[in-house]
Amino acid sequence: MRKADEFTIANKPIASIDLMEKAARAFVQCFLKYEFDTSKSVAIFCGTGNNGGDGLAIAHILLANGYENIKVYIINFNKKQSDDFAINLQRIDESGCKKVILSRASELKNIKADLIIDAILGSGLNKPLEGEFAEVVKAINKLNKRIYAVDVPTGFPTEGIIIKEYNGIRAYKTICFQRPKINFFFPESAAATEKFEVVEIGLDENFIQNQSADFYLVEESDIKSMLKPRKLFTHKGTYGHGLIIAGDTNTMGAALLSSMACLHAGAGLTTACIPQSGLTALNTALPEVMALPRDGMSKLDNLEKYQAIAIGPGFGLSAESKNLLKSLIEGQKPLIIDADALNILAENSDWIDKIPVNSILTPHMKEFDRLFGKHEHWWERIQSAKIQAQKLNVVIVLKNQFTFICLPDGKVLINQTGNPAMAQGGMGDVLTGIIAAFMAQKYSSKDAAILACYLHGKAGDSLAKEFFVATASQVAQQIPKEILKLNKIY
Ligand SMILES: NC(=O)C1=CN([C@@H]2O[C@H](COP(=O)(O)OP(=O)(O)OC[C@H]3O[C@@H](n4cnc5c(N)ncnc54)[C@H](O)[C@@H]3O)[C@@H](O)[C@H]2O)[C@@H](O)CC1
Ligand SMILES: Nc1ncnc2c1ncn2[C@@H]1O[C@H](COP(=O)(O)OP(=O)(O)O)[C@@H](O)[C@H]1O
Repeated sequence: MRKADEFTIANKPIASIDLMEKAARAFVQCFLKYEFDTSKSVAIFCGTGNNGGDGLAIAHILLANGYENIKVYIINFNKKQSDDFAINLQRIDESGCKKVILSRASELKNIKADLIIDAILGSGLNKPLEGEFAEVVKAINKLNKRIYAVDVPTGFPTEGIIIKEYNGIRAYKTICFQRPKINFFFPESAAATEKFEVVEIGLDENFIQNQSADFYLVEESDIKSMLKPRKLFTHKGTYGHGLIIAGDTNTMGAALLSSMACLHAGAGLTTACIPQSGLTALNTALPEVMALPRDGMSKLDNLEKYQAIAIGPGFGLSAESKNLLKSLIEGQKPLIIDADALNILAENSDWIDKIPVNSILTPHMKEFDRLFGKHEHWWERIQSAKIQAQKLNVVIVLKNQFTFICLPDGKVLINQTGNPAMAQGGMGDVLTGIIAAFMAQKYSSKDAAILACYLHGKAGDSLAKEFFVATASQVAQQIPKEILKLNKIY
């Protein structure tokens, strides 16, 4: 983003001070959506770099928008001022806005403000907070007021490890410029900001798009261009056959959920490979799905008739399950490997290198660590996932609030759909079934993973508008509606 700033300033008719003004306007526009009571008092804490420069510009724009009770606190510990900060400081002096210059954290006393804007340090952070900076931030957090952070909460690293002892600003909302920072997508960021919102500031989009990067956001436009319509004269054979190898005596529901999702995401045929004890449930709950009882089987025949094979949801860890997974891995047909199948792999780590290429692994954090070793930080976990996806030539779907789809070429795609209404058992089983459906419909492993994650989360988002909790079955049933919103039938 820093490069994009420089490129925009160098190649567009805009000076850096004007870009700062634009950024500040964008911040205020967003801020006013939530904080429209202009009688509230606002304390704006500004460092002396460009983040602080933004804070000063925000102060005068808020004044122009009717906020009268604004006080700017200049955190003058660095003594070094950026050029644009200096220009905005002069502007603030001319505007008559109240200003306090702090040379030490202990000078911060008797702050009376309803709202706080944090513009002390932004993306320029180059080391953890310590000394006076740490003290002042601690005092601001202690005020227990709603804090809006400009671009980045002070002390929060935009990329790299987020330390467990995070001592930066704890913002209510971060309004960040042009693109979210990668670290906002990790659960550890919850210590720094409850929410984040991205605002456009006019950086050169062509330049940003053409930059080679490791991380990419999945957008609705990507999904629209990937989805294929269902064509006239097609039939069940056109849309492939998905095999879901799942379920055990006490976890038959996982097999049903996965099969249900495969059905609803459009596979022409779905077969559930389950223990005999699940047949009545399957035939009653999902009459469209065929059954392949697997009791006593350590190997499956005629696999060529399936275009997608998913294994793992509620599968159990029995010797029979292990043998079946081993034979499938040796079969070298791409697999979708989830849940217990991942746990079996973790117990038999010498099989990992033999996973068929183009397979898709769908671990949540714990499953991932069981497979590839314990990780203290999400940043490190993502680096490992990147390496393993490349090494094994597979797609790794690392599931969370934001799911990371790690591709064999080293790229990581971030899925942004989904919400806490989906935090309920069975949700991953549904995701596996959706991936199987897209693989059955002859999408590549990469496209199947991207489409499935997006639509799974999108279904949850639509349901969350109506329900406090979205169940896994509801999500499965919502999938065809989500596809229809983005794609024509024929
Ligand atoms: N044209 C641009 O570059 C734009 C930049 N913008 C703003 O500029 C910010 C980045 O500004 P800067 O690069 O000036 O950096 P900051 O304002 O984030 O930081 C200023 C200085 O603080 C020092 N510092 C870093 N870590 C520290 C620590 N732990 N303790 C004490 N001092 C520390 C560094 O020497 C750094 O140069 C962005 O976050 C954004 O808010 C926006 O105005 C949009 C346009
Ligand atoms: N808070 C959330 N926000 C977005 N997605 C979520 C959230 N909680 C769960 N999910 C999604 O639900 C799925 C849960 O998968 P998993 O933990 O394997 O569930 P299970 O084993 O119960 O089926 C993942 O795809 C995850 O992204």
